[in-house]
Amino acid sequence: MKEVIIATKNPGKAKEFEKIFASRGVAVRTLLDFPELPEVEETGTTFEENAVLKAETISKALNKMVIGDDSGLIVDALGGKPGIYSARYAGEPKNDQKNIEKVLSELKGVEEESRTARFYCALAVAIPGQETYTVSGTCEGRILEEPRGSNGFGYDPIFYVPEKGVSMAELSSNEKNQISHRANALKKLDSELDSILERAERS
Ligand SMILES: O=c1[nH]c(=O)c2ncn([C@@H]3O[C@H](COP(=O)(O)OP(=O)(O)OP(=O)(O)O)[C@@H](O)[C@H]3O)c2[nH]1
Ligand SMILES: [Mg+2]
Repeated sequence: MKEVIIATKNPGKAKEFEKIFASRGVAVRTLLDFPELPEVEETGTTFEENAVLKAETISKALNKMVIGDDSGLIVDALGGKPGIYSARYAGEPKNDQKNIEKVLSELKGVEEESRTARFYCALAVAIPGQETYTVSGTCEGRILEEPRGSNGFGYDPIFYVPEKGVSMAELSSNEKNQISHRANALKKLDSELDSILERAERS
């Protein structure tokens, strides 16, 4: 079976990549399978820079093709925050529940039409000896007043998806994987996926 390595330690992302790639007959391994690998410092100032740091650091360590994912929530009324700081918005160690509470408290009193937000996902593909390239995807929505639903991870319970009429955490994983920022970014790799996988096998 063909295989891709995703430079993530986030179990929520890992599950989504596993499902999406499984439908293409591709197995996924993540950093959860390689505990000995170095920590990647997310020192970039954009999602793209951080995705490249993750992909290239792990690609160099393994001498294999690696995909990095840097993603997060952009809330318009908060000037784009939490943005690249989404994972640890309420401080270390990362805690989804506290992050949600922080966003909700910062949006207290903000009316529905001003609660617009989007998820953003940058993916970087690093192949040994080749130039790394990136793609990105978004998913538009609105921040709810209270959490709804228990699927997904991160901010999904407070992210309302207007086209579906429910929160991201009320969607099944299959439904989320058709409309999410991550899925939309991956769709841009689709036309190249076969050639990427062939190069990965050779690398
Ligand atoms: O509700 C959500 N649904 C999503 O689909 C989603 N995608 C990203 N996020 C948020 O953004 C952070 C990423 O930060 P991030 O890219 O640095 O990843 P991470 O630190 O969790 O793991 P790693 O991939 O770096 O190992 C995550 O922790 C989440 O808070 C999401 N929230
Ligand atoms: Mg991270």
